[in-house]
Amino acid sequence: MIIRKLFKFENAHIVRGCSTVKCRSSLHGHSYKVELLFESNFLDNGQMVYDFGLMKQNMKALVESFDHGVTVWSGDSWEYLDSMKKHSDRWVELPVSPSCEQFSRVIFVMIDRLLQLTNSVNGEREVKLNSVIVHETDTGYAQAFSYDAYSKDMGYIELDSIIFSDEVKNSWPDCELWERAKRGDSFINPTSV
Ligand SMILES: Nc1nc2c(c(=O)[nH]1)N=C([C@H](O)[C@H](O)COP(=O)(O)OP(=O)(O)OP(=O)(O)O)CN2
Repeated sequence: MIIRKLFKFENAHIVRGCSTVKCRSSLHGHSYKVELLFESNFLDNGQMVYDFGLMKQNMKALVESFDHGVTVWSGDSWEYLDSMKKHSDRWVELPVSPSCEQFSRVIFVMIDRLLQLTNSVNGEREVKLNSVIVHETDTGYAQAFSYDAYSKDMGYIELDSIIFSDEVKNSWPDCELWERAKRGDSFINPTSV
């Protein structure tokens, strides 16, 4: 069975090198919708694959890192990177350009990492991240599966190369969240949310 949970954020970007002129040459924003799809052949003590409420803890915090901020590609010019970081408190730097394809891959890698490190306490079994869908507009979206997220051909995404500004980190329930995930610390789901 597959379940999906929708999150939303507002974010600004430029996507260098794409065919659409306004997209590659002007800073612009989108109201993103992100769907996290989880799958399992089993149900937990609440007869659910994975309680939606549990997704609104660390997973939601990580996805909402992008809210009201700018996402930059580390391969962009230093002048652009510098000015974005100077004029926006909330920014995320990625090792890949922020197309909706790459957003879906990056979010897959982040959420998959959290899921792998999270100990469930309510009978959840063999829950896997099936895919991540990122809607950039009402009419265009990308869906990343595991083989896309970890594809070297699409640009390998090192955890260390996803960098959040201090303002973003301070908006998490635990400002060390991503450091802990990168280190491989365990997370324990709360018994009640
Ligand atoms: N495959 C992709 N194509 C485009 C992406 C992308 O991430 N992946 N991104 C863009 C731009 O960011 C652009 O702002 C969105 O383009 P588009 O879908 O054409 O947006 P519109 O609002 O103009 O679309 P409508 O057709 O009016 O709904 C470009 N391409």
